[in-house]
Amino acid sequence: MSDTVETAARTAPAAVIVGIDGPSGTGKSSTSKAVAAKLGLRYLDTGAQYRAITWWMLSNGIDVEDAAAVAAAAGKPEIVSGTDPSAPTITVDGADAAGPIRTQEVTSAVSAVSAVPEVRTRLTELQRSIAAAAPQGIVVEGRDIGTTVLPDADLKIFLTASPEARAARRNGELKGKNAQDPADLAATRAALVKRDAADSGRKTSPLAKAADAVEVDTTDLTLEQVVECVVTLVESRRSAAEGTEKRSA
Ligand SMILES: Nc1ncnc2c1ncn2[C@@H]1O[C@H](COP(=O)(O)OP(=O)(O)O)[C@@H](O)[C@H]1O
Ligand SMILES: Nc1ccn([C@H]2C[C@H](O)[C@@H](COP(=O)(O)OP(=O)(O)O)O2)c(=O)n1
Repeated sequence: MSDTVETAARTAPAAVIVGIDGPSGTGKSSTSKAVAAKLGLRYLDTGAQYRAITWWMLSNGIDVEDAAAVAAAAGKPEIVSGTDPSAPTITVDGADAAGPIRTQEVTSAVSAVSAVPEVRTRLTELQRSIAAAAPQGIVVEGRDIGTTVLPDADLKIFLTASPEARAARRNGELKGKNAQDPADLAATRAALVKRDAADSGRKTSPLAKAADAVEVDTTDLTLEQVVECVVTLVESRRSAAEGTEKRSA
């Protein structure tokens, strides 16, 4: 090895893999994007991929409650995720899917589609290959990243927040001015709790906290505080790893 290569190997930070899991509205997407941007990492929204495959099923007349039909079609759509945290993208068979995957129709169907093992196997493989191809590292967010997709991640975070806080956040996003209407909030809260139960109760890689994940309750934290907390954890893992390398050199 030349001197230049040896120096580069010593000074470049090693690729860091961060997994961020948790229920809907806990701040996974906002936190993951901001942490990735601050640390120069790539960013992957695995929920967007489950939404994309769900959108394809609905667009192609597949009955999403028919697990055998969903399984048979699971390999058909080509899903491509762009991992720049400042402009993440998602396409299905070459078409931009960023808008259509956020409709109520897709949100209502996504838990059924994502419970099908063939769908999970396919997307888990895709997610692992995207993470392996990120030279500086990546922040991957979802429901089963720490438990199933990337069990060897350098840092695992499990975000939580009260259902009331999550419903208020979601309403703020979807409905603008009427965000705090009590009836609306109650309906949003009920929909969130129902989706959590479906995602936590499925047999194949349910929503769950990995045993070695750091749990962060975001109910009373600002987004900036959550981002700061995760960045600090990544940096301390990095310096601990560098210290171990130096001691063993
Ligand atoms: N700590 C926080 N405090 C207040 N609002 C937040 C916080 N974290 C995220 N949000 C807002 O809540 C909404 C949902 O956040 P998002 O990151 O999409 O959550 P998730 O990916 O877990 O569903 C967004 O509008 C986001 O700006
Ligand atoms: N790793 C993942 C990510 C998402 N899913 C499923 C379960 C979720 O209800 C849907 C949608 O995920 P998404 O992260 O977009 O959901 P929210 O932004 O929290 O509303 O996808 C999953 O099963 N496994």
